Amino acid sequence: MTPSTLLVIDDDPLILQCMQLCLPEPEYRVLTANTAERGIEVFTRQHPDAVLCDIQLPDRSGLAVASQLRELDRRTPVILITGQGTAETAITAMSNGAFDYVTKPFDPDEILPLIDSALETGRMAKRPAVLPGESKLSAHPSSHHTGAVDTILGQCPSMVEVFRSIGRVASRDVAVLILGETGTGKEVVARAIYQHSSRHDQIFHAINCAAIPETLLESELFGHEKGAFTGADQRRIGKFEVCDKGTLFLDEIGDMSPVMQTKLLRVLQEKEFERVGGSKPIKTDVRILAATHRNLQTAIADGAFRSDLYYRLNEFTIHLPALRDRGSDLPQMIDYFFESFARQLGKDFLAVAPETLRLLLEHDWPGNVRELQGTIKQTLLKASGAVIVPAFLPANFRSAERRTAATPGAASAWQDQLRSDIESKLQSGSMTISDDIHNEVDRILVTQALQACGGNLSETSLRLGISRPTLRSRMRQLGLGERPDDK
Ligand SMILES: Nc1ncnc2c1ncn2[C@@H]1O[C@H](COP(=O)(O)OP(=O)(O)OP(=O)(O)O)[C@@H](O)[C@H]1O
Repeated sequence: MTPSTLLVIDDDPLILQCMQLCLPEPEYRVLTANTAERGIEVFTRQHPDAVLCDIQLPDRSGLAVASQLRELDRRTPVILITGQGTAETAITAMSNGAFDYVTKPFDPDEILPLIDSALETGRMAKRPAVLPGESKLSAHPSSHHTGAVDTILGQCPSMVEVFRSIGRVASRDVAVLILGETGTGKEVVARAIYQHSSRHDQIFHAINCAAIPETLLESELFGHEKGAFTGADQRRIGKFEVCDKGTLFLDEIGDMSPVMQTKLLRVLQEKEFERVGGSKPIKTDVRILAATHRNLQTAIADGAFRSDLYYRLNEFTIHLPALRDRGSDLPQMIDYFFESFARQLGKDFLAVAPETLRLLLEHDWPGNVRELQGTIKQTLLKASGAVIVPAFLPANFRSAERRTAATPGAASAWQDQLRSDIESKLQSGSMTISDDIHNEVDRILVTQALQACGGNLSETSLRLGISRPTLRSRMRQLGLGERPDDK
């Protein structure tokens, strides 16, 4: 696994130490510098995924450092650390492209999600998404310096069409709508479009519209003025302002509320917007890439998605096929992922036994390529020989009984219990039933998976098929504290 690399530029040894403790190896790598000059030197040499920089450094202001880093590489997110009196300056820095700021003294637990999000943004912007037949180096000369790349595999006719579409649309400055089931590669395709576009050296940010409550999403995208609502004690610069001249990837756009859809349509049409609570129109030049696993035609018919927004986004649409519909791509991907993950994990791998291959080929892959990758990693971690026999596969591949129990109609005690819980909540007049039920299920799911993985977050997120930042934020929402030995 390639670690996420954070450069911390601060002359306070406590902050440097704290970050090293909070972001442990092997998942993270923390580079430190106690002066501006040293920070810039480390940045140029090591190309971190993101930077955390104090606004007051001994030899130069952090703002000057942020702007020099921007000149060197606009794609690397920079978070500024400010004192109480300097927040205003940091806010101005955000309108010049800084990723965000935090005010000292801060609680490490509060800034870790922000750091994770900056690292993820840097990774998405810089880690090459390579198309078949493309030379990794010539296509991405200045991309990432860790050598890590995501090769997008596929030879079946529908994937060849996807690659053609990427080639056709990348250099045209139009919005692109990427459709496909969960795990089919929408994010990696969005990255390929950005990296092959004329905006490849400008900012790339991604927002998951389904993961953020509506009011926060509005601020996140459009920003807000001080005093716009209770708790808005500082002005906030939104992504449409930060990403000026860059690219914004709006993931899960099908989950956006009607109010937000209206606001988004206006930015797309008029290329301007106002901050929440503000009246001054702000011009912006952002290329939108949007994705969803939902069927937008159905959502339009149900009145849940605006048809005018759909037609505006639909200037160019890319449909990613489900993995089960990719024919001979599946056996090739199985081979490719076994070989490449075995190398990464340092495991012996010679061949997949025919019976194992049959079970893998017969599987329906509802989680698509992400599920395939997770399955192969789990299998390799369990494997004790170089030939992959069915016994190494995850339990759901081996247990026919389990599949029978899961078939619709085979009612079990827990389903009856769930129905009666829902019934009593409906009768109680509760208005938060969906959240309550999902939270109950997630609490059991996350706790049990954490226990099974000895509290290791990376392994837990892999087993659950969700990203580590998503797991961390879900744990926080559920009030499941992280342990000091989180890895
Ligand atoms: N054609 C492909 N070849 C190789 N790897 C792929 C391919 N498509 C997707 N992947 C990999 O599968 C994983 C999931 O892809 P990605 O996150 O892009 O899916 P997604 O459609 O955005 O998922 P979601 O709907 O859950 O957000 C990533 O690790 C990605 O690199």
